[in-house]
Amino acid sequence: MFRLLTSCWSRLKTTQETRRSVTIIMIGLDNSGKTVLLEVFQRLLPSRMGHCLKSELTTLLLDEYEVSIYDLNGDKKGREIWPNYYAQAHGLVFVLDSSDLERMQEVKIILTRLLSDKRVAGKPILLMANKQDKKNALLPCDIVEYLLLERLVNENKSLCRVEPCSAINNLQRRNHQSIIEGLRWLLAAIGDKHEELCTRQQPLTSSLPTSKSTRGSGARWPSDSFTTRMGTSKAKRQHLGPCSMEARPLKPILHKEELRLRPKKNISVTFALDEPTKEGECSGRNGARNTTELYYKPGDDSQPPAPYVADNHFEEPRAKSRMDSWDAEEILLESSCEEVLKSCEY
Ligand SMILES: Nc1nc2c(ncn2[C@@H]2O[C@H](COP(=O)(O)OP(=O)(O)OP(=O)(O)O)[C@@H](O)[C@H]2O)c(=O)[nH]1
Ligand SMILES: [Mg+2]
Repeated sequence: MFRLLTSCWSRLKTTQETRRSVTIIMIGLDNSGKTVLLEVFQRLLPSRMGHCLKSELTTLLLDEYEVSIYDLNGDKKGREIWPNYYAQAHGLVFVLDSSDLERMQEVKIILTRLLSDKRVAGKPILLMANKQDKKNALLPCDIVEYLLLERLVNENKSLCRVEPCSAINNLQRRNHQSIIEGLRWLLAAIGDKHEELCTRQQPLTSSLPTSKSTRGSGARWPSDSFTTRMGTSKAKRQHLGPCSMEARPLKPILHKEELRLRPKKNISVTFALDEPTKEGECSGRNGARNTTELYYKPGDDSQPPAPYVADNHFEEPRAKSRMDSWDAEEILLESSCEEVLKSCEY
């Protein structure tokens, strides 16, 4: 018995010692649901207790990662201090209210500015398409199209995944698994280039309120030793695709087989480095999945409209908004990222 306990304790200790420390910033417009989403993560995952005075900082444990998450306010004043955190972050969670069509243009401007910031470019980003429980919520593939995400992530060489979710539903039902998948993807993407991301990492700028805790400061990362010791599993690499940031295009991949019939389903869209495809195959990231993953073609009118499907993750039946009907937004869809930035007053 004593031996068993000792062995459990030493295994626990080893796990704790080999955990990779990762910093993530959670941003997005005000009212998008960041704080509720973080609450879901907190309920689901064990947290690292610490004497931390920074109310916006939470440290959670997931797989082999110790994840420090900054929940930053999304109002105008809050947005002014986002850049102070960019250099410290290994990756980003950008939360958007998928049902707030009026603010989608604001999201586009902010996201364009964000991804082109040199402290952010190249870092993995998880877009949580929140509030999918609402009737008029846009599907991930429509969000990809509207935000010109394919071009944006290619220009800035950031791996990206759009994950549909409803933080409120998850909070109430304690049905969290799908919501954690996105976070897992982000951590795997960060883990794959942890060393490079740690090299770019810098402590928070001094203009921010200070904390007695060292948690969240740039000095605490024992990055190199972890990187060389741990590496990323083969399965994760296959999931993410080869992650060196060469000038190869990132392609959005829709998961799940039945998409061929229902391409506009409420599921995640992942951008990964595209691999050359063999004739007759869809674009995918590893050989085994090439035949089942679909290459999502924005603006492909031959695809059937999005029907409501009974096995949808979310509760209410709804007629989904289609980008085709947004005639007034045509100009925005056509405009390049530079043009979007020029019109940006943020
Ligand atoms: N219907 C619905 N409402 C949600 C969901 N997630 C959050 N909300 C609601 O949206 C509102 C804003 O949520 P918050 O989490 O405070 O938003 P926030 O992004 O943290 O906002 P700031 O801190 O001001 O930047 C609250 O009234 C939430 O209850 C969701 O998935 N569905
Ligand atoms: Mg908040």
